[in-house]
Formats: sequence, structure tokens, C-alpha cells
Amino acid sequence: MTIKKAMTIAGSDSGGGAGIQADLKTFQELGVFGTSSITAVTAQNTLGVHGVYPMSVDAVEKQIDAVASDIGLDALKTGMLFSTEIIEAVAAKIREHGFKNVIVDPVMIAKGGAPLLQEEAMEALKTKLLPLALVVTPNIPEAEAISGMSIQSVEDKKEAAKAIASLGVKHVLIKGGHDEGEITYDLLYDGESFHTFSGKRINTKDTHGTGCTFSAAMTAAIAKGASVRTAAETAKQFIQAAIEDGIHIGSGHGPTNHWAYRQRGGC
Ligand SMILES: Nc1ncnc2c1ncn2[C@@H]1O[C@H](COP(=O)(O)OP(=O)(O)OP(=O)(O)O)[C@@H](O)[C@H]1O
Ligand SMILES: Cc1ncc(COP(=O)(O)O)c(N)n1
Repeated sequence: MTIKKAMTIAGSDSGGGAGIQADLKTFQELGVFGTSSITAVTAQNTLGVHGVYPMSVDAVEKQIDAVASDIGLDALKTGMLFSTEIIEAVAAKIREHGFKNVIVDPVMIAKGGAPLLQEEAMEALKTKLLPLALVVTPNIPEAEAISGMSIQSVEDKKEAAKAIASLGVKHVLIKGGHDEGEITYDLLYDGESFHTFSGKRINTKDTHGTGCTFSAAMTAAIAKGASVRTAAETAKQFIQAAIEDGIHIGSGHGPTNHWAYRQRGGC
């Protein structure tokens, strides 16, 4: 049996709902062997972020090298990268190792408002990392920050996707969790055309780590050989099940149910 391998370069969430923990659970559920490079440790629960402890650049680089030199990987995703120095180091490692299937989840602010990316690091994200990416998966506020434009309508979303694609990333997927309405719409732009993925909006506060889980599911599907469009379809089904079959952990914004997709027969 050969198993596909994926890596997450992201922050650790002690509460287990987002970051490295969400990514590894999602890889596992989708039958992909998960590895990681931890960029920062966060002391976090469903009520918020209580501390952020960035790793040294050397530690982030060594974790990537250790995995690349022995285990190898079929796809990788980035999450919380925190600083310009870490973004530059990760971009250099992607180039050095020739990693191709790179999914960037441009994590900026935690649900409770804590900054997970320093403001000055936006420039490095745009100029150093996005040109190396196969896909970037911003939510609406992140798409606004990267494109520099306000998003109020579907047309605005399309304009923002084009502006982000002009930075060199091949596919832009703007997630619709922050929109309003009974249906969520995630918009994929492949440089030529648009495709929409929709789902029923669930009325719940347990949406901690939805973006991490979504991009990890895309990464696992791409590691297994799916196209970006098929991977987005899988990720949408994975996150829909994870939100719908809530597990209600903690008293704040709880995590989603990473088992739900497989329990429903997906793989
Ligand atoms: N209440 C909800 N019901 C159904 N789907 C949702 C809901 N909230 C988010 N989603 C879906 O979850 C995925 C992640 O989108 P979202 O916009 O929440 O990302 P995010 O803000 O980066 O997440 P997070 O910051 O919590 O990690 C998208 O597919 C989105 O449509
Ligand atoms: C380590 C880490 N990475 C990402 C998020 C974003 O998730 P959310 O927006 O749901 O708080 C987080 N809270 N913590």
C-alpha cells in the first residue's frame, strides 16, 4: 500500500480545533499521512487566544528539511505564519525543495480578534509566497486585505479574485463563511473562469477552525491527485459535514467535527 503524504506549516492550537491539530486530523480522515512544521505555539481554547509563542526561523526550516529529506510530500499547506521572517524562510524552502502543490491559507486574525499575522508581514505574503502557490484560500476579510478592495457583492468578489491572481498564484478560492444569507458561496477563480461551490449555512457558533479544515481537506485531495476544482468540491463537502454534525466542545466558538465526513461514507 502506498500512502500519499502532506505537510502543514502552521501554528499549533492547544484547543485542537484549528491550526496544526485541525490539519492533521483532516489529513488523517482523508487517508493522507500528515507531517508538520510548527511556526508558533498558541495557548488557545474556544474562548480565544491566550498567548502566542513564535518558533525561531531555524526551527521552522529544520522541521521542513527533516520531512523533505526523508519522508517527502505530495502537497503542502500553510496556515498561521506570523512574521515576515517566517514567510521568507518558508518561501525559500518551497523553492529549494521544488515543492509544487502549495496551498496557502492566508491566516491573519483568529475568530476572537487576536492577530496571527503581523501587519508588516502582508507584503512578504503577497510578493514572496503567493507567486509560489497553486491555490490561495482567503476568507472575505483576508481577500479584502490582500486585494486592497472592499467586497460587497459577487462582482466585487470576482474583481478581488482577479486582483489576487495577478500576484502570481494560479487559483484563488474566496470562502463565503463571512457572507450573509441561507446559502454559503465559495468562489474559485482559475485565471480564466469562475466556479461556485455552495452549501446550506448552519446557524451555529461552533465554527472555530473552519478555514484551516477546509484548506487541509483541499491539500489532502490534491496530494491524492485531484484537480483543484475536485479538491474544492471535496473540501466543501468535508467542512459542510463537519459543521452540520457539531460536537459542541467548550463554552465559546467550538471546533468542528472532523469525523463527520468519513462517518457519512466519504473518504
Ligand atoms: N455557518 C456555516 N455554515 C456552513 N458553512 C460554513 C459556515 N461558516 C463557514 N462555512 C464554510 O466553511 C468554509 C470556511 O469558510 P470561512 O469563511 O469560515 O473561513 P475562515 O474565516 O478562514 O475560517 P476560520 O478563520 O474559522 O478558520 C467555507 O467553505 C465556508 O463556506
Ligand atoms: C493556530 C491557529 N491557526 C489558525 C487559526 C484560525 O482559526 P479561527 O479563525 O477559527 O480562530 C487559529 N485560531 N489558530
